[in-house]
Amino acid sequence: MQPGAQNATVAPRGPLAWGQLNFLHTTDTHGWLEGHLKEQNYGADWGDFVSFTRHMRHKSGNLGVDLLLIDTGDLHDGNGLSDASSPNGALSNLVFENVDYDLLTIGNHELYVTDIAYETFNQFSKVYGERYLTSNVQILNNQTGEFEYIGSKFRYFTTAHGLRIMSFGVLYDFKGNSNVSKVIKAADLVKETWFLDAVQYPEPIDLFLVIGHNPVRPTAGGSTFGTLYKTIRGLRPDTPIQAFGGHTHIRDFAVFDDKSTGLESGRYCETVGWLSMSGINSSTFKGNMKPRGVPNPTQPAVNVTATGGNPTKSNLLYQRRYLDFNRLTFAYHAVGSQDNTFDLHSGERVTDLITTDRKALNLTALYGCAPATYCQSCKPFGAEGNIFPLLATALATTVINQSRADIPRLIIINTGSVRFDLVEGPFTFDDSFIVSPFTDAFQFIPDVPYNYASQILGVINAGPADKKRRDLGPRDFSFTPMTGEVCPEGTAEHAHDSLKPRSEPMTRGLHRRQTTATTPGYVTKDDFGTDGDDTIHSKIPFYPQPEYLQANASFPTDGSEPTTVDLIFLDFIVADVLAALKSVGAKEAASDVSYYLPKTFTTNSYLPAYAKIAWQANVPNCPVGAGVGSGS
Ligand SMILES: Nc1ccn([C@@H]2O[C@H](COP(=O)(O)O)[C@@H](O)[C@H]2O)c(=O)n1
Ligand SMILES: [Zn+2]
Ligand SMILES: [Zn+2]
Repeated sequence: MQPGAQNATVAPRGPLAWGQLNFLHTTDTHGWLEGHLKEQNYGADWGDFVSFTRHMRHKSGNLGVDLLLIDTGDLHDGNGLSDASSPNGALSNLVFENVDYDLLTIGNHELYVTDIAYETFNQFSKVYGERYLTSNVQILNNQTGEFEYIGSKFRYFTTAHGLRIMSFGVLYDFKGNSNVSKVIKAADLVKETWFLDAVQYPEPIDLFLVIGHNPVRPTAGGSTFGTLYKTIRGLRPDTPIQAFGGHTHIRDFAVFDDKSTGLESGRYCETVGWLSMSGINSSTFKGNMKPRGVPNPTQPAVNVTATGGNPTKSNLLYQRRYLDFNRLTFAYHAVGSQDNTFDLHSGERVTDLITTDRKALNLTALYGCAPATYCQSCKPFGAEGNIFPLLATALATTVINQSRADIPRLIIINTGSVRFDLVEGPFTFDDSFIVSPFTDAFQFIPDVPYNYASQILGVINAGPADKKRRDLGPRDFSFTPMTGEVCPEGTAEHAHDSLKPRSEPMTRGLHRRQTTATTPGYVTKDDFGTDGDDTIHSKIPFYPQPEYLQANASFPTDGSEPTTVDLIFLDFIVADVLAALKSVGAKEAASDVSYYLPKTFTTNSYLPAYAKIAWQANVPNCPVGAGVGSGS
């Protein structure tokens, strides 16, 4: 745990059930390896996770069962530890690599920027060798001029206790990658000869493991697990298929059929997914089907939340749990690993490395003192305490081209560029990445007739869901709830509405005042019901937010409408804005677009610039929250 971070006070609901085969799963860590310095529920750092995984490995050995560690990508963009280095991930990947994963796969955030794609290919993928799976992602080899797979296309392996596994790693049909990589669509992948040969491998297969930076629920927009599942099941009607997904930043567990399920394990080092299973038929398995002295999995793969459920014929039994990322949780479940103390030297070394990196990156450098907490979705859009009015003010205050300062302007950003709540108190270099990590720059079209420009926000916000995000097909779920008191009835219960998150993360700011046994946090409903959250939490509110936000500045002070405006928008959303202009009949087109500010002023710049203007005076009286500023 990093200096100043706090440990959780509420213990898990009970011991984990261990089966014949067990998994620990992380996804969408987005650089949060320092842990959540301002949140008790997620106060562990990556060093604590290293100790935890090693204890769990020992424990699995003692129990005579297999344990596999899996990560499903998106390693950067979201935290100073990953994003303050160049290229981002250069330091945090060295921290991440201390976990001895058995299988990993690539996320979209490894592919937006060419330098990062090559860093992933040349450095990160080599650390894990054949365990890094990229069944549908290739990169241009500059030497040969040919595209080659970044990692392995598939991996056939035998576990320590003799299970024979065929594994694939499949990214959703991502379209926003830079031009040095190629993402092969799932519909094409499943027709490739090598894939079909791997599914029909001549050696025995006891289980298929399909991991992917890919929403795990096949019916979720953007997921390609359905395509993969149908193909494998069509060729192998009786073999268990186990999926691990990510990208949508939620806790979820989906039942595909009586021997196929999928787990998704949240985001940002808030969640470690646990899955255990027993009943896999294997002539070579030499371990324990039901390890003694611990609970064993009891749930058949039946969707208990669907009307009527579904029948099961298989002998497979499962347990899924979503573990909160804190030391109390880790130490609780590590008991029985033979080591008396939780902290292992290997873990402590990683904790020290994070502390050193944070100092070197100057992550506690202070821009100002935020007067309040502003959340992404705990309040209705535009309400007091909602982050977007603050961001509109910050944009209007800082996005100014001095030569055009007096010209009325509309500034549009995608709300997906905002990744986390902004917490009352010190606003640091680290927080600038936590809230708005990307480096998308501000483009504009000058002198757009106001009657056209004023329609753009409405058009892009109302646009068909499948046009809203340039890098995901039908739907992106990256909106995620964050703070609050009590969830209005039903917000977390609409778990089967594919446009809603299936679980809701812990509050920032409020939870430290909790003294009762239950703190606000994830309340998850999935296909196995409502007992998946390892720590029982109270619900927190969630309000959907629009996809785009608009600020305006230098408008006539008499309240009249301007005739024309500078229409300013992020380069990341230029295609959406141009399409909207066309749809309202404006003549402006791509050739009219240029940069409004230097490309170095980005979505990661406007909040620090605003904090320096608006929040520096508060610094002497700034309340120092737990852990804030103590990392250096
Ligand atoms: N340059 C970028 C890149 C991404 N975004 C936003 O992030 C979303 C994807 O993030 P995931 O963790 O869900 O993969 C993407 O849909 C955009 O909203 C961005 O704003 N700028
Ligand atoms: Zn992600
Ligand atoms: Zn993603």
